[in-house]
Amino acid sequence: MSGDGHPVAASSGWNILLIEDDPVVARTTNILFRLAGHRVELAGHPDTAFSLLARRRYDAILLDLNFTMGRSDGAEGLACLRRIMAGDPSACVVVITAHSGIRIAIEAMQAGARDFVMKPWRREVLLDKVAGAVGRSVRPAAGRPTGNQGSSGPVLLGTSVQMAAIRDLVRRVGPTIASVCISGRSGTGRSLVAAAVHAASGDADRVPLRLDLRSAEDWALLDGASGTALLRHVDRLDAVGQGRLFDRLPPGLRGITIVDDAARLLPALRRRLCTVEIAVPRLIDRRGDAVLLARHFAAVAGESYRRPAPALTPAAEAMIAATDWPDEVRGLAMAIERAVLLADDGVIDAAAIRPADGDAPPPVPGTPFGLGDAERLLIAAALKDHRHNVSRAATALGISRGTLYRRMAQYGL
Ligand SMILES: Nc1ncnc2c1ncn2[C@@H]1O[C@H](COP(=O)(O)OP(=O)(O)OP(=O)(O)O)[C@@H](O)[C@H]1O
Repeated sequence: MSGDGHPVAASSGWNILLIEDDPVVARTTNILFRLAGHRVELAGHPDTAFSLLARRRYDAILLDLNFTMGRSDGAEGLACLRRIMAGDPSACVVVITAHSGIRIAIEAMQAGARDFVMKPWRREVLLDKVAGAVGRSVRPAAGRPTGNQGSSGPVLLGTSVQMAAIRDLVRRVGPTIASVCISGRSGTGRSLVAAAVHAASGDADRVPLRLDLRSAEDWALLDGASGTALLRHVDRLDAVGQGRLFDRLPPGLRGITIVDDAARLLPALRRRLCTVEIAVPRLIDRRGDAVLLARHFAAVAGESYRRPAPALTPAAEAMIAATDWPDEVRGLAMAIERAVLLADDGVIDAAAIRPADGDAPPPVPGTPFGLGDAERLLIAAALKDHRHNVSRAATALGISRGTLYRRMAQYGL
């Protein structure tokens, strides 16, 4: 027994994710579960929670329903809950309600929460509820299409409307047998979306056939294939090759196809492979996602290299948001990983992650956020970071003091 009279869990304990913005509630809950032999990781905001959920699985998720000061309608928590359940129908979520009341708790149960607990709680009530929820079998949330109900797929991070629309499409078409074509530039996350579609399907337990249509050996695997095939580089085939592929695709095979441009497919092949097309936008066109992904990649790299993840300075975040990343999300991930390795003062500044000039793609015509805006933002953030010490801001930006003064005059800073 633990000091507080509760049975101590088996030495393995549970891995619990606590999504709670109130530091006092977080601390007491953490202590309560640790004393009972469990491990608790804290996320003070849903964005941090999804970064953690992208990295590991939890036996239970304790979710507060309000994150913004003064809000008590539970809408933020319910949105977070729906996103967790859409990504992993087997997730064991217990919601914490305070002012939100019973109506919101019932809504949370309908959205897939296994139980709810009202603040202020008694310690034994909270422990019992979580124990009961962990022990209960998975029950699909109301209105969920049938598909894979048992395991989680990869987490598609991003709060942009475009990423929310992609997650919604994955949730809708993943569990069906429709062929899905995922288009976009290399590095935008197409393979991750493809994996999420497959993970949401009834075929998720089987490893899909992976075919690179540039390889002659891979063509042979098409004969008699069944289940799901992940097809790559179909749009690099010429018209003859595409015609051959159309003829060789077994009728029952579900295709999840990754292309740079679906318009390059012959109409008949496009009808066969693109019942639904999911277009993954460029990172520069998804405002807000880049910074969130950068924080996630910093946490991932921190874990890989066993060091605390350095924080990104405001100037670094402004630069990340305004940069047209060579190689898209992959390019950003690599830049952050490098910066984590080289950071020695616990922070990542703009200078540490700027793509080398040779790597930077040409400006995108019609970018709603012009390069001038980006530069102004970057300079303003660097000045703020360095308390208007021009020499230090110039060093951080990698330009001379003279250049910085000229730019400050130009932008009225
Ligand atoms: N929304 C996202 N959330 C989390 N990680 C992401 C996201 N998008 C991309 N990534 C990560 O970025 C990297 C590149 O993504 P991915 O491999 O899916 O790109 P791709 O478009 O398939 O590129 P390629 O076709 O060149 O392989 C991967 O490590 C992936 O996990």
